[in-house]
Amino acid sequence: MNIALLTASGTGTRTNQDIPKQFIHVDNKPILIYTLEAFQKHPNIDEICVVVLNGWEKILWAYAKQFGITKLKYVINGGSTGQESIYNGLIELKASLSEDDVIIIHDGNRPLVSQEIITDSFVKYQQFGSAVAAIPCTEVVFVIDVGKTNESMKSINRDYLRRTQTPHTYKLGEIYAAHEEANKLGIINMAASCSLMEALGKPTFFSLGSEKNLKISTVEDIQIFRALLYSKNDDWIK
Ligand SMILES: Nc1ccn([C@@H]2O[C@H](COP(=O)(O)OP(=O)(O)OP(=O)(O)O)[C@@H](O)[C@H]2O)c(=O)n1
Ligand SMILES: C[C@](O)(CO)[C@H](O)COP(=O)(O)O
Repeated sequence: MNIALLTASGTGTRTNQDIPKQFIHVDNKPILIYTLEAFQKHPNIDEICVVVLNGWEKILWAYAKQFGITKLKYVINGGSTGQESIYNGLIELKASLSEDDVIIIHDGNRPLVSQEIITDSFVKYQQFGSAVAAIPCTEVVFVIDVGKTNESMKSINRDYLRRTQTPHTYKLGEIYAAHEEANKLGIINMAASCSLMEALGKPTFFSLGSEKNLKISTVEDIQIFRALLYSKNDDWIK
């Protein structure tokens, strides 16, 4: 079985709105529902689990009913960090599923994840045993020195850089064991599975990502999301 684990337990401090950004409506639909629709639509996804903020469970079930998210099977509470939220989801899934089931972890606030990105995550998982969506770096990148924010220290060759996104696909047994090990080592704030795996000495294998697979972090990102939604049917873009 393939299960999508969507994180939606962030408070959205950077958006500074009255409600968490994943529940902000864009075109009469909460941002999180756009994300859920992408996984609902994908033929390889069997079930969906969402880790959500305390108090938002019933609201999420109601939205899932309204928008036809029939694959939603688990709604559970997240934790105080992204890593803890993922771990809570994994604990719930491990209790009901097999170690060999496949978990595709995705930020609930990346609503424009495409069907191709989800497919490629599974393809690379089959090939390498795990997959993390990533994109090349198109800008020149410099490292700065501590306290010298306006001065360059050295540049990094961007040909050797990758910017990671979600989805992250792992075998349930493997990602659960990694979280257990991280907890034992006192690693508590690594929501990105690739960073967690690196800390445990394990490699990351990249799958397709996209500039459009943006993570909504700020109000500006909501504006970009809205613009991308309206340009979705631009058939002149190859
Ligand atoms: N304790 C947390 C923190 C974050 N997340 C989720 O992890 C993803 C990435 O989080 P990010 O947007 O970076 O953080 P937020 O907490 O949502 O926002 P902010 O950092 O502005 O407070 C989001 O889907 C968010 O809901 C989570 O499930 N549990
Ligand atoms: C997992 C993630 O999408 C990066 O690849 C996410 O942004 C990580 O969250 P963090 O809390 O900003 O590390």
